[in-house]
Amino acid sequence: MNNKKIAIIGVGNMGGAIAIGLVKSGFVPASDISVSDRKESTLAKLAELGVSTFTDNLEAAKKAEVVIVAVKPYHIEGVLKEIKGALSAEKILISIVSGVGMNELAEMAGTDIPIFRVMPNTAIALRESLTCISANGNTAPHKDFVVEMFNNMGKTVEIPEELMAAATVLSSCGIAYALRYIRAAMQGGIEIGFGAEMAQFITAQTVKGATELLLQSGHHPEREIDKVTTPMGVTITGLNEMEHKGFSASLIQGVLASYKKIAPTK
Ligand SMILES: NC(=O)C1=CN([C@@H]2O[C@H](COP(=O)(O)OP(=O)(O)OC[C@H]3O[C@@H](n4cnc5c(N)ncnc54)[C@H](OP(=O)(O)O)[C@@H]3O)[C@@H](O)[C@H]2O)C=CC1
Ligand SMILES: O=C(O)[C@@H]1CCC=N1
Repeated sequence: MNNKKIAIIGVGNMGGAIAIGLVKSGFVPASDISVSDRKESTLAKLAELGVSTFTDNLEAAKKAEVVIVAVKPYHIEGVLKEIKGALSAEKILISIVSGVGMNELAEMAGTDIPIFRVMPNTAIALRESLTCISANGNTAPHKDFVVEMFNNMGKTVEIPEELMAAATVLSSCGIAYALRYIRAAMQGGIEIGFGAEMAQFITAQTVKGATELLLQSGHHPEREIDKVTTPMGVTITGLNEMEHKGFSASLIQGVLASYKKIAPTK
């Protein structure tokens, strides 16, 4: 176990998921984790994990050597103003806030503060996140710690900050895109005979299997698709119909639209 104390400021969907994943991982004891939010009801649920809860962000940040900010982009400036007094060159600031760059964070938090931008997804609660990590110039002594922390909650990749917007789209938004595929496939499954619950189980486990086929072999998806498509068969008939209706094109355009939203100048 590590002996650094960790504070999470803002424990909604993502901050809460990180708190849950962190406790499950055992990377630090729950008693070394502080969470802060303005909603008592949110804090009450997380208190059951054994973490300390705060409505005062500064108090929570003072207790920790690692401060993770997980508020909406339009709240980050106010929060960093509040906790600035608790940050120092010896501590670590981690922002999961999408669309707020390293320079802006340094301007708000202080240029001597070691800052990491980290982009996880909500599967972090199950320790199955894909988390992208980029760091500013002051972080060298802390990088192994931060990478190890997020490796305990899934897989990590280190990326240059320029790719952070793309990482947000592919990994963080990606959870929602994948779930929409599952929902649509389920709806088809119900129309051809399954009850909703069974359709969901069959689809979700099938997607998990498809994912493992790629992760365990490193194969290109088409190589595995070729193994399923009998000439003149059922699969290719369905796949071609999906493509005629714009399946791949709509996904690619959706990814690009999300990217345009987060990186509008590109
Ligand atoms: N959701 C996702 O999948 C991902 C989100 N992100 C990023 O994570 C950040 C958080 O997103 P998400 O978790 O979805 O948002 P949520 O709104 O679910 O969570 C933010 C939490 O912070 C609270 N909060 C707001 N202001 C303060 C404050 N001043 N002090 C303390 N707590 C405060 C909010 O309370 P209240 O509800 O009252 O506003 C809420 O509980 C965003 O910047 C987003 O871009 C990154 C990757 C994935
Ligand atoms: O939708 C959003 O804007 C945020 C960024 C990544 C996931 N949720």
